[in-house]
Parts: sequence; C-alpha cells; structure tokens
Amino acid sequence: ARDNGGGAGGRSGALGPAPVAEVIQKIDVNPPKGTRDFSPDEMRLRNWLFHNFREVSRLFGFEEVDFPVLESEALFVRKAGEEIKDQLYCFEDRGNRRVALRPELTPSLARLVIQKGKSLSLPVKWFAIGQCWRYERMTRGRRREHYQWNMDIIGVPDVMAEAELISSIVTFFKRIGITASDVGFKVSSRKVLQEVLSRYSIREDLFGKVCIIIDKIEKIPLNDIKEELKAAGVSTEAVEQLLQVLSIKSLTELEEILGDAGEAVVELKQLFSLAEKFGYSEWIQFDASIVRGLAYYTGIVFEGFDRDGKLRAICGGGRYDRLLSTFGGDDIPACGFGFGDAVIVELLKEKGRLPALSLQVDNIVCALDHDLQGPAATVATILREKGQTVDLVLENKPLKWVFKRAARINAERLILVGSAEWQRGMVGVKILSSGEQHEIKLDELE
Ligand SMILES: Nc1ccc(Br)nc1
Repeated sequence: ARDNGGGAGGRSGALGPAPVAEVIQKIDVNPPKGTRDFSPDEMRLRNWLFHNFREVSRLFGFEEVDFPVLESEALFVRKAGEEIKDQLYCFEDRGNRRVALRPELTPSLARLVIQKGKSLSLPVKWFAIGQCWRYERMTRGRRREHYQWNMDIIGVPDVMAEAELISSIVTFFKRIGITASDVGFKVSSRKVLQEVLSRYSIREDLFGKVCIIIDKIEKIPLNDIKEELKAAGVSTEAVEQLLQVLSIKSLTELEEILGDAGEAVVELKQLFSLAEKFGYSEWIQFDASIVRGLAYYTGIVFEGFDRDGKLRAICGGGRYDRLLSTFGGDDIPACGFGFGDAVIVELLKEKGRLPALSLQVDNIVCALDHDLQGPAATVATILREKGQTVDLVLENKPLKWVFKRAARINAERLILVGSAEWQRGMVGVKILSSGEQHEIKLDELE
C-alpha cells in the first residue's frame, strides 16, 4: 500500500498544495564575491585536508587553539607597506570600534600568548586552522577568503624550532602523497638582508619595508624594485649589492660574501645540518631571494613551492622574534608557518592525486508500509547505538526509489521492516553488494 511517493517538497493529499510564501525578491543564491560554499563533496575534501592537518599537529605534540575571525584592526596595522595591510577587510562596528576580519592567524596567536602571560609554560606549541580574509579588488577575481593551518612554537630561540616546523610540513606532504619530487622548500634568513644592509648603515626601521619590497622581486619588474628601494632610502650602491646577494643559491657562495661568523650563515648551516637528522634534506634548498611578505619576520624564512613552477607558494613561515614585544608583550622568541587550503588542492588536482571521497553508510533502513515507520525508527536507533551509520527512509517510498537511494549513498545493507517479519521479532536484511538476503532477529542485529 504505497502511494505515488509525491515529488520532493511537494505536499499532496487532504490539505491540498502547500501555501507558497510571498516572494519578496529573488535572492542571489551564490555566496558573496571571492567566497566559497562547501557542498558535500567539497566539504569531504576539506575535512580530509583538515584531518591531516590535525593528525600531523597531534603527531608533533601541538595543541589546538582558535580565535575570533573578527579582531581589532590595530592587530594588523603595520607600517611596512605589506599587501596584507592594503587588503585588510576592515570596518567600523556599531560601537564605533575599528575591527577587521583577520587576514592571518599569527597576530591573534601572539595576542593570546601575551594574554595568558606567565600562566603559560614555554615552549608553547600551538596550532590553529582558521578562515582568513582579504578585501581584494575583484578586478583580479581572486578569492577573498581561505582557510589556513598554522603551527607556532613560542619560546625557543634555537633554529631547532624552525627545523621542527619544516619537518611537520614534510610529514603532512608525505601523508597526502606529495613527495620531494613534487615540492620543495626554499629557505633563507632575513639576517642575510640585515647583514648586507648593515654594511651600508641602512636604518633598522627601514628593514621591514625593504623586505616587503624585496618580496615582490618575482612579481614586479626589477627596475620597479630598484626604484622602490631607492625611494625607501637605500643607496644605489646598496641596492646593487643587495640584488647581487639575493641571487645567491648556495650557502657556500653566501659564506664567501658574508663570512662564516655572522648569524645568518651560522643559523642556516645549523638548519641544513638538522634537516639531515630529520631526514628531509632532499626537500630543502637555500635561496637568498626568499624574504616572505610579512614585515615581522626576523630570521629564518621558508616557503613551500611546486617544482613545476605552475603554482603560487603552497605554504610559508619563519622566525618572528620581535612580534610579541611590538604588541607590548615580553621579548619572547617565536616562529611559525601558514599553510593555505587552496594551492595544495590545486597541486593535488595537477598531480591527479585528489583522494576519492564519497558518502558511505552501513545501512539504509526502510519500513515496508507507513504504519511500520515506528519500528523502523527503533531498528535505526538500535543500529546507531551500536555505532552503525544508518540512513533511515523517512517517508513512504516505493522500493524502486529505496534501491536507487541505497546505490547513491553507497549503503552496504538494506534493512527492511515488514509487518509479518516484525510480528516474529525479525527484520529483512539484504547485502547490496552480493544481493544475498536473510532474516535476522532484532536483538541479533549488529
Ligand atoms: N591573507 C590572505 C587572506 C585571504 C586570502 Br584568499 N589570501 C591571503
């Protein structure tokens, strides 16, 4: 006694058609410009990615933290001319406070470390996965939001911390099937720049601005870089020397220019030696042109890149020993990285290595007629309490519809609740892969 099953959403029967609410205006069903919805397929991929972020963080003994997406604008106001500042998604709230959607997680993490103060025992090893925003003029059609995985070590001045962080990213890449043939890390230190600039007695406060200009070296013409450096107060001679040093691709060559006693060379040699011990030497290379685009880095910096050179940086990070003190906190050393959720997916697509993820349920439970919906609910609950996943058919549907749905949701078993069987305390079971079917006592269901 099955009705025609009605269409999805359509209510037919004694009450007549459902009253349609007054259509006020046809809304735009797309998300705001530069933002994404995550439908089930995309959400499965995102959850798979985040699961691997979390598993690696757990393997490395890091604790998860989180912060508001909305922060005080003051947290991100830096004067070094960073793109992240120019694209700040900021506004004045109803309490006339200047606020911003966070463009990155590190300042929030620094804020929380300072807030916790002496109650924290160092080193702090925290990770976070959070949505970050930028207000990008849509002329370039780029995204305005992405999710970032961040790992930070607070309170360890030694290069061992950077080596540990790079190891965690290598571990992540290996987990998702990316190898050293696919990606690598370009590693340098801002102390390289510092040591060159100090030879030309460039003012300390110019350092951040010079780094931001240098970070654009691959993105804008070299002459523009030179002009911007000179406009920032760097002499022509210093500019030429700077660009010459930035083209160095070997530590040996760097040593020839800077000597072997400066912190830049000493720390980089330590890092490459530790890479041997961690077992990821084949993943990293020295590249003096790497400065990263955030003003607060003070030492080692690194970025993950795809060896085919088709994509933007996959991840990046470095040491930021001054950030906490610039926020009024103690002078605590820190380093960390950010790993976005978009470029890595582009890389996996490029490599044809996206994971095959689909909905799968153990059981689809169906009442064979309407007055058996109650017993079907009982069966579903019994199975769920045993940890089985159940898709319970919620309406009176023809079996043809049930089989179609079972195939779509990759159900392993079809549990049929029929009147005669139910009277005998039994239900019907059909193994959908083999077609084999049998009856089973309710209390033997598992
Ligand atoms: N910082 C930032 C935020 C959002 C996106 Br999309 N890219 C970079």
